[in-house]
Amino acid sequence: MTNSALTVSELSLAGVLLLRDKNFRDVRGRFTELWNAERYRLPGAGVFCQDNLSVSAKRGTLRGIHFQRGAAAQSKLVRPVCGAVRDVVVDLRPGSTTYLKWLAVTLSAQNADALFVPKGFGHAFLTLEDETVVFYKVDTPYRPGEEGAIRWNDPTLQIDWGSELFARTPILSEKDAAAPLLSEWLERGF
Ligand SMILES: Cc1cn([C@H]2C[C@H](O)[C@@H](COP(=O)(O)OP(=O)(O)O[C@H]3O[C@H](C)C(=O)[C@H](O)[C@H]3O)O2)c(=O)[nH]c1=O
Repeated sequence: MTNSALTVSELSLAGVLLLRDKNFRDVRGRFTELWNAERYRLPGAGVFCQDNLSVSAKRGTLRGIHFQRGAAAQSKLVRPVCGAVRDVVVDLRPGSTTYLKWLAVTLSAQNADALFVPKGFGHAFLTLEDETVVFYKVDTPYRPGEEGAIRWNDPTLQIDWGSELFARTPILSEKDAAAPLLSEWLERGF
């Protein structure tokens, strides 16, 4: 599906969409629409009710793998507005044919990339440049008590974070560094 500039492609996990819009460039810089209710058709998205801004000073910063459970589950429209990320989603939907499968996709502000992540997925990203800024819309308000985290280097998932990480471990929050393994969640329930 295209709309003059917007292309939308479904990735290997059902419902996950990569959107590429247009950066209108001129001598001053660039202009991008971050979201457009008329042009953006996002199956599964509720009404976006919260905007988030995530600023990571250094490349190699990894946030996640986070999920929001039950009524707090969020679908997300994730967009780097500065820099670039390797974005990872993990299918945590029990009935899904791709349950516990993951995919990684590079999103860059220069390409005006965005990723639509439906409810029921774990989400994480690794920054590929210093001063990476990620803007994302969610369709359910934040409920801190209803959020869980899976360790970024979980041995079951074996996520390929790409060459950025060959050199070192990522910059993590204490919470993410100590996140449970997937096996612990499978044992006790999400
Ligand atoms: C997510 C969120 C956080 N906060 C507060 C809670 C903490 O005091 C502070 C940082 O939160 P956290 O360390 O959870 O931020 P990230 O590690 O970037 O978390 C996000 O990272 C991955 C990639 C995601 O997909 C989620 O949107 C989200 O979990 O912001 C809020 O006040 N509202 C919010 O919606």
